[in-house]
Amino acid sequence: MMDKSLFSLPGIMPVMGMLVVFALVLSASIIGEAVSLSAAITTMWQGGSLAHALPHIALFFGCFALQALVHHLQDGMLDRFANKQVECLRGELLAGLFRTRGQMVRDNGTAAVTWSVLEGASQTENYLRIILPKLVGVVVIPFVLLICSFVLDLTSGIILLVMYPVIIFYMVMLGKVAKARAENQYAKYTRMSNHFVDTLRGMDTLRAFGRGRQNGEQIYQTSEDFRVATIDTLKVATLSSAVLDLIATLGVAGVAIMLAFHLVDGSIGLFAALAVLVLSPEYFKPIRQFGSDYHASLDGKNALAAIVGMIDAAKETVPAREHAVAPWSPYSMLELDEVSYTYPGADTPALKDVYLSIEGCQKVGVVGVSGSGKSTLASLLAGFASPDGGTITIDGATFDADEGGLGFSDWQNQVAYIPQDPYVFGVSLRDNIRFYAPESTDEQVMRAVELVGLDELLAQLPEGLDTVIGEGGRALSGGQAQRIALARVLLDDSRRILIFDEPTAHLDIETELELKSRMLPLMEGRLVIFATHRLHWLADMDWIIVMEDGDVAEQGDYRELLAERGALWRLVENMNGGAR
Ligand SMILES: Nc1ncnc2c1ncn2[C@@H]1O[C@H](COP(=O)(O)OP(=O)(O)OP(=O)(O)O)[C@@H](O)[C@H]1O
Repeated sequence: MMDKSLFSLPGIMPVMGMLVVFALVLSASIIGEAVSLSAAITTMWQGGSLAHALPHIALFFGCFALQALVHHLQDGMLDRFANKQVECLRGELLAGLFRTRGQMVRDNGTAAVTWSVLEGASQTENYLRIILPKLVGVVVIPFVLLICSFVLDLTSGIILLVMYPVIIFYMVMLGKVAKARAENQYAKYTRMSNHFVDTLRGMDTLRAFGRGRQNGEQIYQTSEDFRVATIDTLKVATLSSAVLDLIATLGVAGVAIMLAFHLVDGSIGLFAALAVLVLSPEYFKPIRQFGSDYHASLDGKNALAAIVGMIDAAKETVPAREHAVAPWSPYSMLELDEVSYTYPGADTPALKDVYLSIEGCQKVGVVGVSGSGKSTLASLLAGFASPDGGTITIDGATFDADEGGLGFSDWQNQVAYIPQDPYVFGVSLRDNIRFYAPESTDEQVMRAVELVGLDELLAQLPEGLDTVIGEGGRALSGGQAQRIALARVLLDDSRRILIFDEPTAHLDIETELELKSRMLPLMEGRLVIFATHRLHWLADMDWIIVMEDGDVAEQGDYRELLAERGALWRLVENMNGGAR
């Protein structure tokens, strides 16, 4: 029932301290209300005038106003605290997302991470706001009211004392069941949302292969599972509230009956009896509220646990250390020694014992059959993934698995990564091109547009550089997206390392050759890693790496390798001599 992750939140202890003070003031005002109301009624019952009862009535309204004031101050404090916590959690989650270079998404699913950042964080905010005052109130208020009841009437005090553990026992029992149901509901929700996002992504493929209907049935099934899990959770929540209400009502009824007996035999006065009677429901109120709010905010509790779990996992997987490497120059040296990498959950390594040594500014072509490890090598060199074993050395500085490989900003700020499908943001053409260099002027953007051959597209756009492209805007072809990626590289001259991962895989040969003539000049004076299936690029490369089954089968000059009739020659032969 008690959420331990709450106590790991920064700044929680002063807030809890203030909540204890608020709860004590609330307890005092509840007692004030009960005593003043009983005194007013007793005064008038004993024949006193309204004027005699007026001070008591005034005290009653004073206590009432004090409670409203305490609630107002408490809500303000909790709003600020919850808001700040959630902003921090969001920030840490996003920082972890970027630091883990997508590992968080691979481990938890796109939808789960997106949900946590947006909806989950809001639910957590709500949870903190609701549950913290209840957590304190459930301990402090009944305790103070119980002491007061004992002072007023011993028997009533004993009844109230005995009923409390009974309620707690049922709450813990039902809470355990509710927690299991809510966790199951959250797991079903995560599954449903991840499945839905995957379906949206693969919609074209599913339709092309006629699997749309079958997938629709799967979506129905996952939604149905979520519905059943939600109903299960609600059943327990309703049952729990009913049980709590029943026990609390029995407790108040027991007190009322005993008070009636004592009033009849004269062992208690009207004032004390009335005061205890007013206090009894107030005694059970915090635990009843805690019970109902606990169920209402269980989704927030799960969201907090999920967010904290993701943040902790990100901290564990990524060392915080940053490294300094000099900007890449003609004298720089990159070496990989026995580098290996296995994807999470995979049985066999995608890279094993890779050895490489690359010096200065040269064009390195990486070839191999599908699945040989080209993309994995490219993403390791871009710093998106960290090796599991071996060492990467840049100019004598070593970056091994414990240090997160090349995932540090000094390196990544030098790298431009151009994948098969460069991401086109749903913003203007200008901002898309200025991705690496947001300060660029319109003249610089226009020069890049001409150099990469985007002028034809620009002429068709109604609002020129201001036209929104990509998602939500004008859709682009694969070739146009590649040109935007190249224009980005052109604008940021400081990125001296270009990593291409099969950039022309989706293009027709005419577009590819046209782009090739624009890409080759860009590659001069830079370190270029060019992973490709298209062998006609190799003659333009200075160094060739041939990957086979996650390992470097051979490396060297293109023509020399062909003459040796080794791995490259076999690859070319298998591809019907396409490169020759
Ligand atoms: N996300 C992943 N999870 C698990 N295994 C993966 C993942 N991505 C790639 N692999 C596996 O790692 C190995 C190397 O894959 P990689 O994509 O690096 O090869 P590739 O040579 O680039 O292939 P292609 O030319 O088809 O893109 C393959 O066996 C592949 O199945």
